[in-house]
Amino acid sequence: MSFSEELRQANAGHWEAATKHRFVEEIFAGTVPDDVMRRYLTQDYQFIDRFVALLGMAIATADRFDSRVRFAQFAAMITSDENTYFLRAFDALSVAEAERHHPVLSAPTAAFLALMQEAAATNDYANCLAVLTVAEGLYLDWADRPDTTLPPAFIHAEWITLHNNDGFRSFVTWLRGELDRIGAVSEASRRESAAYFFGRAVALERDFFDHIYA
Ligand SMILES: Cc1ncc(C[n+]2csc(CCO)c2C)c(N)n1
Repeated sequence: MSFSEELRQANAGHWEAATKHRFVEEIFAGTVPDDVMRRYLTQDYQFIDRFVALLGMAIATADRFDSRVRFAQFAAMITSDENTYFLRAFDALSVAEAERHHPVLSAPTAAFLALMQEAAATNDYANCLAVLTVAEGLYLDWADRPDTTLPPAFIHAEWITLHNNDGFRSFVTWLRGELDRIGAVSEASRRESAAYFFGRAVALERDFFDHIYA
């Protein structure tokens, strides 16, 4: 079994609780209450800074140029002005300026930011890859439901299509392969460390979905 698949299966309980979460069912049905959507998006918007920093560490610690380029292209894509989803969603949900930029961080958000920082601070590509593979791969897994029709409101529909389009799918496929490749050339202790970061990230993804309903 590949390393990425081994890690996913080792965390199957939290992984499936997240990918089949009430939020996921409701977003496909277009029935996520506005309050829940507001909490979700304001907290999620706080991820981008640490996430890009983690991508930067992946660029710096990768063992080859092709991998750096792949991450650099992804970083350019997510930091460009093209994706205005959050801003349009905040407008549609009447989220005030302060709440867009300086919300009180919830415990799962703070824990996720800390985990990204901790993975980056190890200076180890395998740990960076593990957290990135969860943050991207788990999102592809919940969003990828080929035979489903999209809900009518853009705040729901676009959050799905951001995470199941062909570009995103091919990036996740590459990420998983990259984690497999690094796993295969790493010693057991390095694989264990990556597995630890992977497991914490999966548990936090589940907590994040849970807490927006609490
Ligand atoms: C809690 C949480 N986990 C993962 C993602 C997915 N994700 C995080 S950064 C990024 C790249 C830019 O879209 C993607 C897809 C999310 N949004 N929220």
